[in-house]
Amino acid sequence: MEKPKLSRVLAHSHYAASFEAESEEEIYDAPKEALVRSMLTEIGEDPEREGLRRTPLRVAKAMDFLTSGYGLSAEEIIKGAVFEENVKEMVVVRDIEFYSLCEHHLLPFFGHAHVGYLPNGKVVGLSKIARVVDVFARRLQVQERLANQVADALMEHLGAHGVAVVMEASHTCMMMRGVQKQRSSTVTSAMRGTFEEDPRTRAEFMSFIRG
Ligand SMILES: Nc1nc2c(ncn2[C@@H]2O[C@H](COP(=O)(O)OP(=O)(O)OP(=O)(O)O)[C@@H](O)[C@H]2O)c(=O)[nH]1
Ligand SMILES: [Zn+2]
Repeated sequence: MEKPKLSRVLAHSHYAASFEAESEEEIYDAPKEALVRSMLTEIGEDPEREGLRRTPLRVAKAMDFLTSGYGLSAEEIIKGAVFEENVKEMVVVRDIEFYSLCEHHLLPFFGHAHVGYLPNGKVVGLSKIARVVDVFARRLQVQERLANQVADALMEHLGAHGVAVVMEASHTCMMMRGVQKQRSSTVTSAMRGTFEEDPRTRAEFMSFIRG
């Protein structure tokens, strides 16, 4: 069948790609899409109405992205970017935004992570710290475990004297439903090595993330 004129004109544009996808019966992941279609039916919707026809495909893609951390390894991310540097002072990356899914309701919780470490002759590329947060955030989580996993991965693969992680988040399962508290936020922390053992090191980290 001849393609619509518009898609020929815009053959190489992003718009053309989405235009063509819209016009075809694209299957991305049949079992996941079938589950989403069933859910739409179960909540009383019509999965065949125009606005919902591509929703199963979109949800399947979104879920794959939101859980893509299962397919990633913090070790690989860190190990490829560690370099020797004679730095003795604390390194802190603060306000790393993250989005995760609570494992109880599959609803988002989101906020900021603050990560610090005390180098032991080696430092890591700063972006990798944010990537490690995403590796664990893009899984089904509870906030406490998320902080622990980030801290443990950095401690293990960076060989640091210590690692500190503080996460502040809002849980939509407590906002949109359930107890419906809009303004509460949850703070969790994970301290390893010197941050756990030495109150002054921990206090220095806390003063950095407050600043
Ligand atoms: N510790 C922890 N709890 C979480 C997290 N995300 C969600 N929860 C809680 O998990 C619990 C699940 O219990 P349920 O009683 O099944 O859920 P709920 O309907 O939200 O709870 P109520 O509103 O108290 O009735 C709730 O207390 C949630 O607030 C998290 O990251 N960490
Ligand atoms: Zn929840």
